[in-house]
Amino acid sequence: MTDLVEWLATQTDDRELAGAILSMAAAGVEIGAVLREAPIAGQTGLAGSDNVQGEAQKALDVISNDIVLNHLRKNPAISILVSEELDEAVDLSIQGRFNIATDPLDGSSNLDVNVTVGTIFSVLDAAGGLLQKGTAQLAAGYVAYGPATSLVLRVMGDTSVFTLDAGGRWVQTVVAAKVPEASGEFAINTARERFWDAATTGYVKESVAGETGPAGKRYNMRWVGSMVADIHRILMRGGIFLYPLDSETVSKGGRLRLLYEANPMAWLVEGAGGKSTTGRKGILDVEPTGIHQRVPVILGSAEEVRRVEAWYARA
Ligand SMILES: O=P(O)(O)OC[C@H]1O[C@](O)(COP(=O)(O)O)[C@@H](O)[C@@H]1O
Ligand SMILES: [Mg+2]
Ligand SMILES: [Mg+2]
Repeated sequence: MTDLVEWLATQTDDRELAGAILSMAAAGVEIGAVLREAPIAGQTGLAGSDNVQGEAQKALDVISNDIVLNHLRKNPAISILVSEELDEAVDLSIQGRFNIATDPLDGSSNLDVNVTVGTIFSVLDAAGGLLQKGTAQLAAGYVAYGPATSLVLRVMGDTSVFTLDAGGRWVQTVVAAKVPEASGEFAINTARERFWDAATTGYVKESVAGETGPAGKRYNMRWVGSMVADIHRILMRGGIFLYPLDSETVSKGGRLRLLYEANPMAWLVEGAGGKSTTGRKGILDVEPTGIHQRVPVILGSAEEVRRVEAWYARA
């Protein structure tokens, strides 16, 4: 079976780019090991919590960020790190050729209940600076810490899935992921309905109307509350994920972050034949203005994303 190192050699001749990805994969292995034993260590995942000895604990978000930082510090090819957990970008190596943007622990509100969380990352050419459109990404990926630990990766071509084996080796388990064109599942936080815009309300109403409604088919709703888990399900069996702009998030530009949540996920989903949009334009075409910029996120099965786009075109 193909492993990660062998696969990377088929995707790029640039050994330093492959090395940057391997550094993030190694950080994922270490974060996974910490998460696996976190309840034994008394790590509840809550910032400022105490362990069984009554000692103050660092939040797992901070620990995960430190692990990423340690791995990237060891790699001279990394110039700058942008992280959800760090207000400012961190300079790592002056000669570094790549910038990395990461959400070191996504879905951390799920930690206390042992539900899948993840690490998301995007790799950019350092020469282009920090604020580059998603189309400029050199590679992107995420690690999903679930029943199995999965690494989902795309350099320029297809999106592939690797599974961590008992010996710590990433084994390729999906060669070219394909998000089904059509689907009967949508993922949105419906508790926010009162804040939604007309397009979101229209799309969801049409979907829940079922076989006799305008969509002409029955839908199911799924919402893990951990983007990595929701996107992984969509990547493997289709569906659509929506965190649209709503009246409560409009002043911030949305909920999810462009550089280390929306862009890498859009890159991976599009590499698997899916689509992504803010509702008004492709996520990968959004010009970033700040490292922690937020953006509306709609992505998944192409047919469903097109239905949402049609609602935005009308609204
Ligand atoms: O609290 P809500 O509205 O369900 O939002 C859930 C979303 O927020 C996030 O948890 C944000 O990510 P972080 O956990 O990294 O802050 C996403 O993973 C998830 O899709
Ligand atoms: Mg996140
Ligand atoms: Mg996070």
